[in-house]
Amino acid sequence: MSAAALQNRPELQELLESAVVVRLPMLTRFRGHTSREAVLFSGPAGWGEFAPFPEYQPPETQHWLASAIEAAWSGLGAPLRRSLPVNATVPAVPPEKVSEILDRYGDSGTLDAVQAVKIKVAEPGQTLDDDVARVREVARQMPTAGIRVDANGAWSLSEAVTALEQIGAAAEGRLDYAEQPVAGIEPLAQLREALERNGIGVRIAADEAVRKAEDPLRVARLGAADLIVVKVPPLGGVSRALRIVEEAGLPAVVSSALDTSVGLAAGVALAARLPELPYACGLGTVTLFCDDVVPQPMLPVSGRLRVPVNDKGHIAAPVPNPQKLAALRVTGERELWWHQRIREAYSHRIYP
Ligand SMILES: O=C(O)CCC(=O)C1=CC=C[C@@H](O)[C@@H]1C(=O)O
Ligand SMILES: [Mg+2]
Repeated sequence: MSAAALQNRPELQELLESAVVVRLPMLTRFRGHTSREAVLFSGPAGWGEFAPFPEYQPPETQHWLASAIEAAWSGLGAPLRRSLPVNATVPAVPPEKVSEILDRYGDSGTLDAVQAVKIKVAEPGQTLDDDVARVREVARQMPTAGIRVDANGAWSLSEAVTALEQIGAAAEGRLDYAEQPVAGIEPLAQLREALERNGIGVRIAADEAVRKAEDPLRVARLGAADLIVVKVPPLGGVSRALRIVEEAGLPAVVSSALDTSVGLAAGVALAARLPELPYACGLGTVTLFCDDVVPQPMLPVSGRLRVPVNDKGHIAAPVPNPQKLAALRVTGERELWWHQRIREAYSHRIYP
């Protein structure tokens, strides 16, 4: 190991040498993706993952790299809790596909234990009626769960007001919050005011307005949201995400970045270390994949995920299985493309 790695800072060459690029096929199209590529690193503290979405550029990707380096070269810290409540995540599927998605979170005996369901809405090419029908079907199949919707900023202000009124009714009074209904930070604040003026009592959560903003605390300072969604890789690692939640002073929902079980461990670590965890986490996303790099994927059971710890009691990503890595590995052009992304993110690095 080099001197730099001993100070938790791998050299670029060391990173590239440990990098394994994998591609995981997805069971259901999600966020426009049918598969997900990720780079796995193994370092002195364990395994880490670098998987910014393909369209992301530096400097954004450098946060993802810092997160991977933290996991593999510094470690994920000690947990305050050993298991976490997680929500079911329902992609923008037609109502007749909802039960197939929910089945991955439990059977008739255990599905009741799932506290919340997050439903994707405002998918390009779909209508508000499609969203309302999906929400109504989830509410019917999950009669006690809290409901959240995520529009990924796709609605205009007036569309959001109309949509949230209708979706709120379809959710039978169980709509816990709407995640990033409109794009940006100021528009979130304007929407909160418009909802209040119209007597629509829906809480607003900021996701992209936190993870893609130059200043992740601006949402909180402007009072633009009731709560924040926090994802470890885009926020530069567990330690930085912990500080952001503390400084924001808003309730936080920890979610995944659509990771393999290795990458998911970083989100699990944040949720396991936060002093308060008021909402079920969006960390049940391994269910969206057909395969994983570890022999026992981090899948929720009865609405909960176990926090993986090593023999020192520290949170540690599960160790990939060599056969799985070999089967899922991508080489050639895709590998070179990822190596170039790593180089670019590394040279933009702003962390010590
Ligand atoms: O929060 C969840 O239930 C699952 C995670 C999830 O929805 C997302 C993960 C990664 C990228 C996103 O488009 C999406 C989100 O916007 O929250
Ligand atoms: Mg979101």
